This record gives sequence, C-alpha cells and structure tokens, in this order.
Amino acid sequence: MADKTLDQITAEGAVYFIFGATGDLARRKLFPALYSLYREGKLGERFAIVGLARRPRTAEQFRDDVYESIQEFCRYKPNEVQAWREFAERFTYHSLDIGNVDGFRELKATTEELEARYEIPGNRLFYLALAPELFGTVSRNLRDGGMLESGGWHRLVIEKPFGYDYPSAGSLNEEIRHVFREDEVFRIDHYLGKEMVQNIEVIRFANAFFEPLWNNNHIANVQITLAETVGVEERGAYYNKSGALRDMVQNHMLQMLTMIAMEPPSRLDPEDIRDEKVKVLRSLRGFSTPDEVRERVVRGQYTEGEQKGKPIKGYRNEDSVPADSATETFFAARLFVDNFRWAGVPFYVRTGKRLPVKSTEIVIEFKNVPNNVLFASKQQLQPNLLVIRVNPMEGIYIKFNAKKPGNDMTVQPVAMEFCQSCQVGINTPEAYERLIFDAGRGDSTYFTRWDELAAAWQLVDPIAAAWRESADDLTFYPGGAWGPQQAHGLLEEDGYFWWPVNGQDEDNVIWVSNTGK
Ligand SMILES: NC(=O)C1=CN([C@@H]2O[C@H](COP(=O)(O)OP(=O)(O)OC[C@H]3O[C@@H](n4cnc5c(N)ncnc54)[C@H](OP(=O)(O)O)[C@@H]3O)[C@@H](O)[C@H]2O)C=CC1
Ligand SMILES: O=C1O[C@H](COP(=O)(O)O)[C@@H](O)[C@H](O)[C@H]1O
Repeated sequence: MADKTLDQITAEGAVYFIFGATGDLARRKLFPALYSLYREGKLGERFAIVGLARRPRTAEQFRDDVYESIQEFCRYKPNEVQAWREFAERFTYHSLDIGNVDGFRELKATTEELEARYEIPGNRLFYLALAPELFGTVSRNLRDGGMLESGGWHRLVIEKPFGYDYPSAGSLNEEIRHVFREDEVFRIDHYLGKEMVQNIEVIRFANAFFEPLWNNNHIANVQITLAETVGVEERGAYYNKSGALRDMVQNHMLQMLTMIAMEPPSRLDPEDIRDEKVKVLRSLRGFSTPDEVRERVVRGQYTEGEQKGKPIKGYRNEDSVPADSATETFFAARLFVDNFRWAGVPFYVRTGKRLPVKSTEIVIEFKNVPNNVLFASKQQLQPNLLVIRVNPMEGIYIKFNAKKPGNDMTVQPVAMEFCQSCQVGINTPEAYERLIFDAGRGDSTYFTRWDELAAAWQLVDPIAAAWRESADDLTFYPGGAWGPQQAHGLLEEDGYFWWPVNGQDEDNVIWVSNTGK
C-alpha cells in the first residue's frame, strides 16, 4: 500500500470517476489536481477520467471546461500542447442522473471500453463532489448498476460535510456501508492534505528537542487560528445552515488539534495513527450544560465593515442569508484534552470569516522559565513559542530569548524561521493532489475514519443544542476585525492573549530566516 513505489502504484492504473463534474469543487480543485498528478507522472500510463453530472455536454465541451479550469487554477498550465492533448484524450463526460440506475448500467459499458482501451485492471475510484444527500443513492446505484463487479479495487471518496450532526452522520454512514467496506471509504478533510498539517507528525516525532517538552509540564497553552478574509461568497444557502461550527470546527480545527495532541503511534500505519487521533477526540472535555457552552465558547457574526479600505456588507445582507440569521461566522473556544499529557493545558481555537488576514497558524506557547535573579527584577521575559504556519504561508518558527548585543544583560526575543513556501513556492502540491493520489494508492492515513467523525460530532452537537435554546450569546464584530471582544476575553481570563498571526507583532523580535527577512 503506502510503501509501494511510485512506479508500482501507477503501473496498476485506475479509472477515476468525478461525480459532480460540472460543479464548483471539480472546477476549482479536482481537475487542476488531476492535471498536476498527470504532469508529475503520478497517474501513470493506465488511467482514464470520467466526468459525471446531469447537464448535457459533448466530450469536446467538457474538455474545454476542464482546460479553462486548469488554466485558471492549476499550478501547471496546459500550455504544453502535447501534454495537454494526451491528458485531454483520457477525459470523457457521461451525462447521468444519480437517481436513475439505468444510467449506471450505461456507465458500466463505457467504463469497460475504457478499461480495455487503456489496459486498466478494473480498479475504480469514485469521487463524490456532490451534495451529501446524494451519497447514499450513488452508492446503491453503483452496486445495482453493476459498477462494482469489475475484478479490481473500488474506492469511494466523499466530500464534507459528512452529516449535519451525529445522528444524521450515522445514518449516512450506514447507507454507504451497506455497499462499501470501511477500508474502501475515503472521507476527505482537505486540511489533512495540507503539507504543514502532515508535517506536524514529523516536527514532533523526528526531533529530539520537541517531544520531551510536549506536555503540561512545559506547555502553557496551544492556540489554533484559522482566519479567512472571505465572506460566504455564493455559498450563503449552504453556510447559513452550517455555520463555522459545522463548516470548520467539527472537521479542520479538530483534526489539527488531534495532530498536535496525539500520542506517538507505535507504527506509522494508517490505522495506528487514526487510533491515536480517536483517543484524543474521546479525551476532549465535553459540554454537559448550556452554561458550560457559554463559559467556554464564543460565537460571533460579522456586520458591515471594511477590508483593505473597501466597505464590506454584513452577513445578514449576503445573498441567500435571512435578515435575522443567528448563524455564527466566527467561533472561538477553550478546549481541554483530559488525559495525562495535557491535563490543565487550554487549547484555544478560533476561526472566522471576514477577519483581517487569511492565515492558519498553530502556536505552542511554552511556560515561562522560573523567576531568577538575573532577569526577573529587571524585565518581563517573553515566553518561548513554536509556531506552525499552515496556510497560505507554510513553515515553522521558534521564538526564544537571547542577549541583546551590548554591555548590559538586556534580553530580546529572537525568531528563527524556516519558510517552506518561500523555498518551494507554487510547486507545493495542493492538498487535493495529495489526497487523490493517496486514495489512488489506498493510503487512508489522511482521511477521516468513521469513529473520528463520530467523536467529533459528539463534541460539537451539545454546542449546537445550547445555541438552539437561545441566541442571547451571539456576538457581533465588524467585518475586517479580529472577531468579537469576547474571544479575547476567553484568553485574558486565563492570563494569556492571542498571539498575532503572520508574525505581525514582531517589531521587537530579531528574525533569522531562510527568506533573508
Ligand atoms: N466548492 C467547494 O469549495 C467545496 C465543496 N465541498 C463539498 O463538495 C461537494 C460539491 O460541492 P460543489 O462543487 O461546490 O457543488 P455544486 O453545487 O457546484 O456542484 C454540484 C454538482 O452535482 C451535480 N449534481 C447535482 N444533482 C445531481 C444529480 N441528481 N445527478 C447527477 N449530478 C448531480 C451538479 O451537476 P448538474 O447540475 O449538471 O447535474 C454539479 O456538478 C459538496 O458536498 C460540498 O459540500 C467541500 C469543500 C469545499
Ligand atoms: O472546507 C472549507 O474550507 C475553506 C477554507 O479552506 P482553506 O484551505 O482555503 O483554508 C472554507 O472557506 C470553506 O468555508 C470550508 O467549507
């Protein structure tokens, strides 16, 4: 599986089915990812791609759409005529309504022709870029239409959101599992495909100097920020039902938290890693009353504001959003992992739309050194920080104290940075490339297993239930600001503050960086 060479993986070959091929995700992420994989030889020689949706498209029209999407969104441009032609030849479009099983029987015939033409041994990967309500029907019709009768493997890749709450996620899971085994289901959380999220394991487990300090004796708190400048764009109808809690916290935020908090797995096998992540999710302190939710969670919604000098409208004025919506566009919480390693260490998480910058960062704040004669009376020492920059900048920096050159013992913070994206630039593979490649080779490490999802929903559901009771605690923030004041209060109560992202507070810090900053 994961330890096969690239040649072995690509030699097997597969047909990739993109359900929802005329949709936004396919256009912005999936086609560009497939083209990059092709350009890097990661699809091998034996592959075909079938786009599926209801609207009629000729093969030519479809290839034109794909060309435009790649031109706009892919890190490789389709300017190399020969490469584009060879790739486009492997792309076909099949118009089909998910609800109609006969369409799947026709698809079977088309697929068998493609498999014969390109010598593909019956391996089939079904990517569902569809509304989740359709996942169960597709699974059933794939089976009933004979699409699972080939000799090779069959894998189902599904997009988020996986359910609306624990019961609905459970029903959805059952529907899918009537047809596919758990090891055939690849549930996407695209944050797990991000380079720096995957790097957390390496940073933690391949360095002698982090792991011994990685516990409540040395870490004061952990801060995870996922800030976006965008509003809800054209997704008001979806977002208004989902809100930040379901859109970002239940999945991306909790996944990052588990990577930070998990115990080292005994082997780097997908199941061992996922077992450790589940243990973290199960150790998260739940919310047993609505009061507890109010104490530890802040929800906010953006109002009119300004970004980069331009006015922006409030959430309630966005398209498809009701004028009295109580949906949160901002979420912050103080979470605890109640286990031996992390007892007493707050994990602060925050995410929101219409914040001042686009940035995802994880800050590990270490406890201060004990007061000592040398420094304490004279100056306030800053805590050591380890900062993992996930997105859009990728890298890591550590902040520590050093002597300012001169005669006295003045201490100044120094930041040593490794900026990965500055080095690799646009050639960093996109999350979707990695995830499609991993699904193609059957490596489920960076996909969410059902028990992870279930545990995440079980944490999130009581928060949603408390919010349903009353919207009194909904706070507001002007678009372009760092969320409501209450989110700062969460940390101030504990004697901390949110470290500014992107090193923005670092005027007094000396930077040593591979970017030459
Ligand atoms: N867009 C994004 O950035 C992200 C999307 N996602 C998830 O990905 C999934 C797809 O999202 P997105 O691309 O934005 O959605 P869109 O609404 O843009 O696309 C939906 C696709 O489904 C097809 N479709 C709808 N009904 C049927 C049917 N009965 N039979 C066959 N095809 C059908 C549509 O094509 P047609 O009308 O031609 O049938 C279209 O291609 C969703 O689960 C979403 O939550 C997750 C993260 C980010
Ligand atoms: O899943 C989602 O993620 C995006 C943010 O992803 P990023 O990779 O750009 O940080 C978010 O905008 C969207 O609402 C959500 O559905």
